[in-house]
Amino acid sequence: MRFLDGHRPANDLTYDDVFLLPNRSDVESRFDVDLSTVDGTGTTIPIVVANMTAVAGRRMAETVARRGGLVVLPQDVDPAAVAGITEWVKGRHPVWDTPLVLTGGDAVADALNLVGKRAHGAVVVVDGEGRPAGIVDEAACAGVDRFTRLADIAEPVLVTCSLETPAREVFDMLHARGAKLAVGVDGDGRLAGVLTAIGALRADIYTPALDDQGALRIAAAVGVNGDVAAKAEAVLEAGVDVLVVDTAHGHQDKMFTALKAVRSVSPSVPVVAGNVVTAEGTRDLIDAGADVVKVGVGPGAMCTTRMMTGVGRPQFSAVADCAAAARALGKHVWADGGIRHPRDVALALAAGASAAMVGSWFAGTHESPGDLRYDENGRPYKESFGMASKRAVGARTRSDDAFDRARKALFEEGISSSKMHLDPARPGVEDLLDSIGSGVRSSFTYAGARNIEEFHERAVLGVQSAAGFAEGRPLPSGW
Ligand SMILES: NC(=O)C1=CN([C@@H]2O[C@H](COP(=O)(O)OP(=O)(O)OC[C@H]3O[C@@H](n4cnc5c(N)ncnc54)[C@H](OP(=O)(O)O)[C@@H]3O)[C@@H](O)[C@H]2O)C=CC1
Ligand SMILES: Nc1nc2c(ncn2[C@@H]2O[C@H](COP(=O)(O)O)[C@@H](O)[C@H]2O)c(=O)[nH]1
Ligand SMILES: [K+]
Repeated sequence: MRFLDGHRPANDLTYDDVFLLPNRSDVESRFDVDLSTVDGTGTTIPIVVANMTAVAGRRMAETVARRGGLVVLPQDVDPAAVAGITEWVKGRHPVWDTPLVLTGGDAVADALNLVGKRAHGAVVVVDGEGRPAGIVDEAACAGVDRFTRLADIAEPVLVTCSLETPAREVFDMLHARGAKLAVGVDGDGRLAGVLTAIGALRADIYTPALDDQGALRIAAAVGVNGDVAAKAEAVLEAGVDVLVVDTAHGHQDKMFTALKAVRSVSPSVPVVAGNVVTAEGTRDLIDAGADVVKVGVGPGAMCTTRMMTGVGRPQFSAVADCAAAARALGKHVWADGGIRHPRDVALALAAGASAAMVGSWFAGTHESPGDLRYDENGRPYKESFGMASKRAVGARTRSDDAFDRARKALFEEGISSSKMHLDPARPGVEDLLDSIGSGVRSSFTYAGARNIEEFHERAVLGVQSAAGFAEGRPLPSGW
């Protein structure tokens, strides 16, 4: 990465401050770009989902790993629940989506409760043997009594096939029969998965993030307090592939003790630690055993740290400085927080990150754990909140005594409630991954890069004014 002549900045910069220049390129197609990361976490796209309660749960973990990313379960999830989620995620099919299942005797109200949980937007009705008997989508539920039995409104299944059917064949069958959903069955004809046309297309484009046994990958966070070794041991025992040691101020002694504890449990598991924003912090965490350093203090959408403390650093410069320090030691950084557009991911990679960590943006999707709500204008949204907010701290300290809880509640550095609207054109996390992936692939070909390393080497950046940034925004309703 280098700055355009004369653009070497005197002050620190964030994503909006910088732009990328096109270079002469010999990369002929955006499909010639390889987005896989080389940081040892096994991802095939440079996207990690932040360990936030409002964002990272089991549906998110399954869906994002199927597209090659990684989801970090929050430190607040207790080890028994981490084990349950991990077993469930690893039991999911790497190509076929998990169906929403009801029986013919269930009511439309049951279907409407479930249908928002998955972006494919339909419930499969099964018989007593678990064999598919029909499909009910939101359109089929419109205008009928909520007590209507699903057997009375289910549409016939138009495409049924084995899970081994190549994705492209599934796509062609759906297209030929004008069907929205293919139903995958096992050898006994029992329901085993569903696939939409876009799902089949994605199966062709993406490579799932898989462990050595061919199961989807997952990560989990541990904090720096309590018996870190015991917690780390428990989540590794549960089969978690990557461990994230996470605290607001990662450059502190408690972190070094925690990393020592984690390394005593497993010298080999990929360990991510943070957060820091300095080269010195990066080097110290790597010396203490981190493979990847998580960079970002204050850029997060739910984060009030900079307003409360004045501490932090504009994220582009933080990532660039820490990435240079990590790279000098053969290690990596994740750019954590402040990702709001596909361009931000491209800029984080240009700055030298191996992946970008996304939280709030993905809270507004079908796959985040929260309930789907509607605002006063009828727009769907999910609630999000910060992990250092009163709400999250209250939940995390539930088992402490009242006095300790009250003490900890004093240090609030996040917002407790925000509305993250679902984008009507991109309501599922996979839609957002498509959008990021296409933006970043295109960015790479503008730079003449075939992979993340080449992109970092070739990226030429300039510094822009607020007007320069504003010029780049689309103006859908004129000016
Ligand atoms: N990236 C970011 O900008 C930030 C992220 N977060 C996220 O919020 C979650 C909770 O993190 P965290 O608040 O660290 O809670 P943790 O439960 O991880 O505990 C933090 C520990 O560090 C001690 N500590 C010392 N100085 C600080 C400080 N300035 N801020 C916070 N703790 C400090 C605390 O002691 P004591 O309580 O006695 O002071 C406590 O023992 C994490 O997921 C974290 O990533 C939170 C803030 C900023
Ligand atoms: N200062 C705080 N930072 C927080 C809090 N909750 C999460 N975070 C950080 O934000 C990123 C995600 O950033 P986003 O812009 O994608 O939402 C997350 O990984 C944490 O590092 C908080 O309460 N306070
Ligand atoms: K912020």
